[in-house]
Amino acid sequence: MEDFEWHDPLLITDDSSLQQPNQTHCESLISVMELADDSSPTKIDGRSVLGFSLTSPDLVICVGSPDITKQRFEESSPDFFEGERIDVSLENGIEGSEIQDSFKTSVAKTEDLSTRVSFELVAQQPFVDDNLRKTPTSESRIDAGDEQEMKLNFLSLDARENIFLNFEGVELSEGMKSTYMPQCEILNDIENCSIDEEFNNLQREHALQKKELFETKRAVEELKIENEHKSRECQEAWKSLKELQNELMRKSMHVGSLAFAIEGQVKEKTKWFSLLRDITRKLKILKMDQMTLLEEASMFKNYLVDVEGVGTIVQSTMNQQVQLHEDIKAKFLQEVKQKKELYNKVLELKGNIRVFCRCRPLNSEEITSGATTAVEFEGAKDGELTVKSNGISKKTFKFDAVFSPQADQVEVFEETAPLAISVLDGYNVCIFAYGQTGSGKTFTMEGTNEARGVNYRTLENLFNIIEERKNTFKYEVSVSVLEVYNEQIRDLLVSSGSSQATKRLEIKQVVGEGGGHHVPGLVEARVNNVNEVWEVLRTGSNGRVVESTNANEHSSRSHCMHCVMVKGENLVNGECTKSKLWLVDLAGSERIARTEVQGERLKETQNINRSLSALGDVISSLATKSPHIPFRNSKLTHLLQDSLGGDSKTLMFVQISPNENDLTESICSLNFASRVRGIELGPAKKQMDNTEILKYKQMIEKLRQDLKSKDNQVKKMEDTNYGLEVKLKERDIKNRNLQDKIKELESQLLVERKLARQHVDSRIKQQHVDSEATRAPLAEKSIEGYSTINIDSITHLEKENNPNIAPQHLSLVPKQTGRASLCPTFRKISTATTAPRRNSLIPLPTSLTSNNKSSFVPLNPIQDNKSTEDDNEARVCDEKSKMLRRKSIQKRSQRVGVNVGMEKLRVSIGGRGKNGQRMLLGNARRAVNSIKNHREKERGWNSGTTARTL
Ligand SMILES: Nc1ncnc2c1ncn2[C@@H]1O[C@H](COP(=O)(O)OP(=O)(O)OP(=O)(O)O)[C@@H](O)[C@H]1O
Repeated sequence: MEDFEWHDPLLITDDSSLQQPNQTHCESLISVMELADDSSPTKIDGRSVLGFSLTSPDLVICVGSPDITKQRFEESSPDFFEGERIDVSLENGIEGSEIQDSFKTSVAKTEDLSTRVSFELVAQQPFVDDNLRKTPTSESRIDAGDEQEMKLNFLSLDARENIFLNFEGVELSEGMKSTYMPQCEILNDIENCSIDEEFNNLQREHALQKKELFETKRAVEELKIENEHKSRECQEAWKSLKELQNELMRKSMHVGSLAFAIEGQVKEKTKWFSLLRDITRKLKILKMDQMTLLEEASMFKNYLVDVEGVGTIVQSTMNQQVQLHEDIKAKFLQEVKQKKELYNKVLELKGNIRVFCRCRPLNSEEITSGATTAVEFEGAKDGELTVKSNGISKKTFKFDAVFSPQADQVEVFEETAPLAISVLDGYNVCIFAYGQTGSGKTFTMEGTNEARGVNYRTLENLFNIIEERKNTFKYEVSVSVLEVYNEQIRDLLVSSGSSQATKRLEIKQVVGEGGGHHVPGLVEARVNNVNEVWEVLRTGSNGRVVESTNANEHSSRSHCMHCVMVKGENLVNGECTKSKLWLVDLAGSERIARTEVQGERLKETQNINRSLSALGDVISSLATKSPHIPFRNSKLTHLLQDSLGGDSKTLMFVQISPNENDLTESICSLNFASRVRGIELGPAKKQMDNTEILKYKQMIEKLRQDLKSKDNQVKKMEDTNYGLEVKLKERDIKNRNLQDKIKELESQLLVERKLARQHVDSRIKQQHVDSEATRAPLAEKSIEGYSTINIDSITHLEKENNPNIAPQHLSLVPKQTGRASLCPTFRKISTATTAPRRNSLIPLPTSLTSNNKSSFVPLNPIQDNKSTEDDNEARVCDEKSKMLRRKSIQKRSQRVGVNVGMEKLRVSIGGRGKNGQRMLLGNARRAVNSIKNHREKERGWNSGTTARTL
């Protein structure tokens, strides 16, 4: 009975008999059931409210009565109604006592201070027999919570009396009377027998129980006092715990801010290191560039020296070669000159105007007619020809060459070629054929397809020689073909139907030094090979006027003239020449009386004879060295003026017929030829081109320009070399400045390292001192089951700041008490002991070794401009980095200020070594730990630091 106390008021009532309980009835019933017992610990107005059912042995709580209000229970026993909801109902269904109002009661939840109780009322002395005891009313069971159970096995006599006494005023039902009245009578009988004795016993027992109750109350009071004392102690401990937690939170915040500050400094250092790495990389690149430039400069210098040497060698070689070339050229020119002179002397010895006599063979008609030959060629090799008449030698003629009828075109040309070649040497040449009609002029000059004449062979020979001289001479050959018919010039290269064919062509004299003659508007066909020459010759031959005469079926009625213009350039000495070769097939001379021509033919013949007479007059004048040469008496002589003068070479083919019938014409021709041969034209004059001097001048000017350009190139190279040397000097100066800045930044970095280390150490020490000074005394008392003292952190702190302390010395360090944690989930975070220790907070790159620490050379960004600009930029960078540092610290401070809740609380003690272990509170431990690890990784700390942190 001492282990419990009355907490729950119980109201016991009947249910079956009170079908419609009124207010009076219920009040009476309640009053009956109220047990006025001072010893009872009932909390309802100091009285126990107990009752039992009149019809049911179950003890029930009466809540159906309107008089038993919720307020009453709540006021009398508030503890009873606190806690969980309890629905109480009458088990046997008393009408009106159904649950009309659910009482929400609360069970005291003072888990640490209150005690769940259960009680049992045990009868002092059973005074009823077993049958009575087995009555439904003798035993009631009340469930109040999981641990409360009460059995009433006994009702005291007073209670029963009171019950029955109070029932007197109640109008009982017949059922109740019949049920309870006999039992009461039996009980009265039993009581009457032993009531006195029992009463005395009960009184004694009651006294004893009172005494025990008093002692129990006193014990309870003492327990209450003790309980209150314990509660106060617990409250004080709780307050102390709260204070410690608050202090711990403040410290954690403080430490967190320090950690963030350190983190910012570390990040700043990391940025500085990255900047240093970049600058170092740039410096290396610049050094490499400098080395490359130096190598290039040295190579360029060597190259310049080599170039100068090679240039000198080349220049000397060139001079030698030029000198040699000049010598060879001079010798060559001298040789050529001598050759030409000799050649010309030969020609002069032969005569600048030469006469070849060619006699055609008798044609088939003459042979059939029995014509006899009047010409003897016994002295033909000596250039002698004898004319016979009636078998008697009549006269001998001597010419430069005599070609008998058996002589072919090749033999004729062999003698002609040397004179024709002179046109390529710059001499004007005139080759014409003179003779009576049908004597073979055209045959000699043009020839046939099978036996080509002098014209084609001469041009063919010219192109062969041009090809031979192509390395030393450059020639341009053009051909014009014209005829003089009835004293008119006709261009035979113009088609007869065109308007140009009817254009009247006149002979003009060129104004200038040469003063040659030419025909403006005459077609000059450019020929490059023999085929083109042949085509041109064929074209001209087809346009020629040809008529049939008595003497010749295809008699030429005009003077056919081929003018071959040659422009030559000596590629060795630049000498240019411009010369002409006239190839003239004269019209046949014939006696008018003999031919008996009339009309147009007569006019043609007269013009032909007139022009030939003019040619004879010119030749006579040339022979007699007349001061006036009548070149302009005919178109023929006017055109041939440049080639018949003393400056040119002339070859005359005098064509004769062997027929004795043509002897008179032959003798006339031979006489004319003999006069021509007697002409002494004197030395020929070379026809120089005026453009030669101009070309020389151009060559000189070109050489001067080349010399100037070379001088400019040499000057530019010298300027470039000078610029490179200046750049090299500037780069050397910049490198020296950069190295100085590197040294300055290194010293500055060392100072900052020391300051940061001192600052962090001082902050940690200060934190340690503060934590020692502000430790709550209550924490010294260990609370069993809830406290864990973290002393290792202090030891680790000492070890962190004194890495030289040996482990055995650490064991001697007295463990400092007072650092308590009330959170049962706290656990000590193990620290890595194998990680290397270091005294600096500066994050070191994993690949960095002690040997290459010098590679971390702080440098400002290198600029190509002046050093002052570099300094300004460095200052700007410093200002920017400071601003960023301040902003970073501010942001971190804001983050720390917000993150102070229990669920998000992170306690970070220290940021270094073993002192940097973290104690995490609440459910945020894992999340905060992962965030912290992530931040550690971001800081770039080395693996040792990370291991220690983990
Ligand atoms: N050396 C020769 N060998 C063979 N046949 C020749 C020779 N000379 C001329 N003949 C022939 O004589 C004929 C007349 O010759 P060609 O026409 O050349 O005379 P021509 O002097 O030009 O006459 P014309 O003055 O009337 O033009 C031609 O048929 C020609 O083939």
